[in-house]
Amino acid sequence: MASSSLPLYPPLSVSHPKLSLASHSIPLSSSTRYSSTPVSSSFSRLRIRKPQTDRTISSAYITGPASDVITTSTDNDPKVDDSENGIVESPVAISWGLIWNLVSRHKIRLAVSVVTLVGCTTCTLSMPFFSGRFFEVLIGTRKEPLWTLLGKVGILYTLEPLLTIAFVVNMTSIWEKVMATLRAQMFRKILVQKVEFFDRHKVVGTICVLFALSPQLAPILGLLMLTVSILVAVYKRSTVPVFRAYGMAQASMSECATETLAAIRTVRSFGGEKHQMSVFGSQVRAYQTSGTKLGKFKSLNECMTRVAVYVSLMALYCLGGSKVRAGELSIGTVASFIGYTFTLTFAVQGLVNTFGDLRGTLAAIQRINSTFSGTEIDESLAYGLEREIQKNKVLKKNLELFVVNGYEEKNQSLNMHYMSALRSASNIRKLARSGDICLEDVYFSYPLRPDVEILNGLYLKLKCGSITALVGPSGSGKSTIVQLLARFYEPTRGRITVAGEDVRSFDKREWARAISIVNQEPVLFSVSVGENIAYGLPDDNVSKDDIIRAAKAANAHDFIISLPQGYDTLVGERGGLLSGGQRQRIAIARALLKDAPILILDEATSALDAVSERLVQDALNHLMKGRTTLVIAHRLSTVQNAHQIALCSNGRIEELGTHFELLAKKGQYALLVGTQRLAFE
Ligand SMILES: Nc1ncnc2c1ncn2[C@@H]1O[C@H](COP(=O)(O)OP(=O)(O)OP(=O)(O)O)[C@@H](O)[C@H]1O
Repeated sequence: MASSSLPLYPPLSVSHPKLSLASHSIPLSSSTRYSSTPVSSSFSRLRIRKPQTDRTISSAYITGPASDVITTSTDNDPKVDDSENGIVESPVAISWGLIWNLVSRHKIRLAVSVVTLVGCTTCTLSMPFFSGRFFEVLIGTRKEPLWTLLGKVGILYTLEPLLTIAFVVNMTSIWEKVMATLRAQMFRKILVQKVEFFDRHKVVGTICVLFALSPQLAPILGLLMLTVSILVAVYKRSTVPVFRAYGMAQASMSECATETLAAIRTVRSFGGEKHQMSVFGSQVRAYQTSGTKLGKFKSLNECMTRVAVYVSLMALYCLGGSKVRAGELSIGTVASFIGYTFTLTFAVQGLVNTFGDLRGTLAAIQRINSTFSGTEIDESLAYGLEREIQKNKVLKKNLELFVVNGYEEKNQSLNMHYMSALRSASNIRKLARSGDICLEDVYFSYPLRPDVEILNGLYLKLKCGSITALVGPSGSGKSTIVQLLARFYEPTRGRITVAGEDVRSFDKREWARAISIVNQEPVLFSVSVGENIAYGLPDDNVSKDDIIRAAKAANAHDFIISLPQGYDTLVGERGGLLSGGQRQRIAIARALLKDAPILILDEATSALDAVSERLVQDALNHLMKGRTTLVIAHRLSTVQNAHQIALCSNGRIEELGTHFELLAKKGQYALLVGTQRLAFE
């Protein structure tokens, strides 16, 4: 097929712009406003999965065999997924159906591409024919007006590159659009994975692989439809494993570099440069080895092509020469054949390169699909996101990429299940403001270590509007309780309730709005101070006045206005241009703006010096007012005034009471206080 001549399909060495992770900033836009879900809800009897406990829970987010459980649904929720057992296989991340769906949206461009491809092929095929005749006219063996012939040859030589440009531009444009949507889809897919996915994978590498998907596939799309059966055969027996190994090596290398740079201070403080260099060196070597192997495969391809060309040229010279001498063929015909041989060379070369690109792309898709295979999306979260996106009839341009209308993926039908099964979200905050939070008989082990039970039938009641301090030895499970309250993980058994309602019956995104967490090391995004505070309400238009009010309440306003650009000052990567205390106060301002009824302070002041600690503690006191608060602190002196103190040990709450009650008990708490006092003295 002459259409695949070299100019049409640029060789692998031609570099295409690849999207880097850095080009994707976290959307901090505060301009989108989502209206909240109507409160009205209707009861319906749904077939959903049964909890492992014998307790009846009105939750859709429980794995196990199917059973009838009453749940509520919202009026504007779509239909129930009526699959029998609700177990749906994890769909592949990038399927051919999805790619076809995206490609087929560009019908006009595809049509133009086909026309230009046909035109281009016709030119390529005609060129040697006319060149042969031209040659005959030149040597005087053919009588034809020279200038007419020259004109025809000129037109062909001009048209061919122009049509090639039109074809490549069209196909590249289609492919880039397809890739933009695929990247967006993958990003969304990663965002809604369960937290254990992030425990398991260093995501940066995965994303790099994703963004490195070669756009060089573009020019062959026209051919793809015609040659799909050939491709399958080529794919199966080709060098896909080599490409895959190459991609994996590339991903590991970028992961190693990213990890080292992210932890550069730790590396410096331990003098770990040599060690990191050695680790990186081994990754580079692996990359180099697989690159060399890949090169060998490519060179073998090139070599085979050349051998084929030389053999056919030699055959042509011998056979053609003898035929011309015998008067059976004109010299022009032989010249045309030589022309065709070169055209064919270009074509074969183009095809080889194209197959190379295709193999690389298929391997990349396979890698992505295998990263996601067996992983579970966090359906409750995915549902909330889906509903919010669906609610907005007119999507903002950037969000359009995340919606593939008309393409029904299995996980979307799974979302439908949740759309019906989850409770109306809008009253979560109201419930959380008026009711207690209870952890009831909670058992938990981390998904990656299922045999180690961290929580062991734990009961804890956080009284509405009061402060509960959680103390206990290191590793006893305090942070794990926070992770469960935040719903990063779900209890293996037992339940967490708010005002008596199981939290699993709430949309996770809505739940996230009801809870604020301030950690020891709050993470800021590398945008301005103002935008970081506004992230408390990422989907809303936050006014500057609101931001300033929150900053003032968090004791942050004074230092912010002394920064070079005030609220517009950029805070650097992960807030690195600010001090720990300043970062902490910005995080508190962010939480104040969010105004969630439940507050969790996880060692929030433990990393600060005395002055910062006082400033931050003042801000925290302000933040805690009227909220149901859980404070985790190692230094017991900071939690003495809590309404109740819970001592966590052996995966349970072993002691509960006020500071003085627990001291009088002379149990583990009294022992801990004694130890800390001794250490202090
Ligand atoms: N993502 C995880 N996957 C597997 N195990 C984990 C994970 N996170 C924590 N653990 C384990 O769970 C146990 C409880 O950890 P947790 O962080 O809850 O303790 P903690 O009481 O907060 O400790 P500390 O006071 O030292 O912060 C530990 O043994 C820890 O190794």
